[in-house]
Amino acid sequence: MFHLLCNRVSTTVPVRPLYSRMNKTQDLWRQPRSHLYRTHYVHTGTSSGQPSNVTGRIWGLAQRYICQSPCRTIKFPVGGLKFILGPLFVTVSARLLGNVAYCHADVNNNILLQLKTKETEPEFDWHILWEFVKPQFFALFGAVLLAFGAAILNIQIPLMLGDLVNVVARYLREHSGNYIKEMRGPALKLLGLYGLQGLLTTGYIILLSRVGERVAADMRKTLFQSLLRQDVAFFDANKTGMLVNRLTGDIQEFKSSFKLVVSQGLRSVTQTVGCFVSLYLISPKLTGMTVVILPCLVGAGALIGSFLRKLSRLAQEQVSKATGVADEALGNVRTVKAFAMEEREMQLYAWEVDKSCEMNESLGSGIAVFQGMSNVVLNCIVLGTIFAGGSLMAGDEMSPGDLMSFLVASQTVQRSLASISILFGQMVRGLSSGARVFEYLSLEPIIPLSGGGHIPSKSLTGRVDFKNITFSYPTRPAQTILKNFNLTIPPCKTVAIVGESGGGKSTVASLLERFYDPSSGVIMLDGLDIRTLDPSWLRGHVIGYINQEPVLFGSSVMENIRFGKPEATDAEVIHAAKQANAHRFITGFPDGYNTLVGERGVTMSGGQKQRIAIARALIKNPSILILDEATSALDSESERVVQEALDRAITGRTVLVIAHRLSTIQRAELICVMSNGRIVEAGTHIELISKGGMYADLIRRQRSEGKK
Ligand SMILES: Nc1ncnc2c1ncn2[C@@H]1O[C@H](COP(=O)(O)OP(=O)(O)OP(=O)(O)O)[C@@H](O)[C@H]1O
Repeated sequence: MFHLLCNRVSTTVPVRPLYSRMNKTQDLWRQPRSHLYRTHYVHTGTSSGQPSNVTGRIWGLAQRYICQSPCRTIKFPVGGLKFILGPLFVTVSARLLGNVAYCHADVNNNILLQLKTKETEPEFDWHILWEFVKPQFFALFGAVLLAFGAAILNIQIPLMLGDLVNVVARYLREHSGNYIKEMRGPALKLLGLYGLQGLLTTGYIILLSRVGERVAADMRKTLFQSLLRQDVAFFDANKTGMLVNRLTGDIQEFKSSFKLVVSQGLRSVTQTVGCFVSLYLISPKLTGMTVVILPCLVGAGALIGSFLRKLSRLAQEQVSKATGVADEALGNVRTVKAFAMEEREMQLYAWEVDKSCEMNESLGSGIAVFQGMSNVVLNCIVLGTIFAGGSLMAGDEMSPGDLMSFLVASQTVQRSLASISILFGQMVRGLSSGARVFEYLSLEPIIPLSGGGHIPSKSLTGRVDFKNITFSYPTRPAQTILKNFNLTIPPCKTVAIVGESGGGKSTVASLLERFYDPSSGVIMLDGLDIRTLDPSWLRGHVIGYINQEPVLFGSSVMENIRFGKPEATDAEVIHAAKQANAHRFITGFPDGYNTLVGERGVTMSGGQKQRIAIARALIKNPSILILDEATSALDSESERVVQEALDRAITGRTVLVIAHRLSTIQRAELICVMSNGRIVEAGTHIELISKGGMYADLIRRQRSEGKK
């Protein structure tokens, strides 16, 4: 019954897979259940033009609560019983399931419920780990065998030490025979054992570190690929710092845990079991005593250990907070200096560092007390063993060699048990780091990077049609940015969009680039729905995009221009630079095209950066050019040179100009004025001026601002 309802709901509540399961060919990324949590979001129906079906919504919501995926906002239109009962039902069910619903009203007094689901930790998927480990299987298997061998030899050592002590004890007792001769055999055997154990240990550590490094390197590469494949909406919702931390910190943590757990875990478990057997064989009575005391000690150690680990995690978090402050201040050093905020940033950093220092000091003291106490306790156990063992020796139930073997073996057991409790904590940390990494490996973008879509065989004329576009950003589904937006850009014509700030002009450009897909409506390119075209081809070959603040990569001018077409020859780069009015200033640098532009292009002026960006866009010879406020950040001289380059660049192309400075678009074939996500006026400059509407008003305002 519920299943049927859910099916019905899926037709009334538009649910779009945000990060859906990867297809069969990539079945290595079998998704853990936790991904269901982030799998869907709901568009607010009425605002995206969908029919409002409150019953459907409530059931959809219940369904989503049951699989715990986050719904953002749900709207209950004003009036009727549903208006009262709907929010009540949702709020109560949200509470019962441990989630939260915030209730508020919009301008029309509709009730809007914002829902937040419980934060859930991603689950660890062993299948994904196996896919990374598989290529290293033989190395890992070899490492496991060697570690196992080393652990077994370690069990032998206490027994052989006992044999040696027995020889000494007998010699001291009887004073007969040849001491050297009698000692030589067991001593050489023990030496051989030490040597072999050393070899096995070296072997497994080398193999394991190779496996760990290769697995981590593969994970880094795959995660980076997966992140770069994501669409822009993903980056709107996730902070770059956090993503970089998954690439670095989480993978590092996972690698260390992996190596430690495989090597020491195996060794500790084998040694604990083996040594316990040896202890029992040497003296069941003494073993009985140990069995009673050891678990209590290990339990206490584990408790204190978990407290210390918590302290250590807090200290680590504090260190990353301090690093975050430094990172932000150094990354935005010009803004810090411009506002003379160096002192404040220094104090902020010092405060965070002092806090981390205090935490690390407490941690250090905790570890010191723990280690001091464990030493005392362990020595007391040795004392107790000698005390009890001595009485057994007096009763001829044990030889001195047996006591020696017992002491060494029980120390090995203590060490192994202690390391198992530490390893357990490490394993938990490693698994949660791994799960955080795997979470992003399994994501599939809504808009794929390439593939699937087709590449037209004939060249495009460049006609663009926006038909009935309604759009909300995925991170803010409740706010509709474009409402039934319609616009046609004929081939090789220039269309400009102007209007109030925040009116949705840049959003139109982002949709044409297919950074996002509209909630409803369609964008056509030469009569083809752009969703059917290959996005990579669309962005790489058809559309050139130049915006207000172009970002350059920290390499040479030549490489930056070639970024638009990696296979371009030097001659093509120079030709593009000439078209962009950039050749003169580039050749004026001592290193010419090999001049390094600095991080994000800091060593270039605004106008120079803009012209390099124009050359970068022109080198791919796009049929469509988007100029998003391309000259608004420049002074009038730079603007003149850049505008000259742009005038040359737009000839023979379809151009969409988004402009603040209205002086730059007066020659456009069509000027559209946008307000509140809609085109409210359209025409040529002359037509719009004579109409005396919003455009004429904007022109008047800009002129009077210019005079001031
Ligand atoms: N990535 C985003 N996620 C969520 N909302 C966004 C995003 N980008 C823009 N917006 C919102 O969309 C609305 C339209 O923004 P847009 O950048 O298209 O306006 P604009 O007309 O180009 O403004 P301006 O002239 O100031 O550049 C704004 O309210 C803005 O806050």
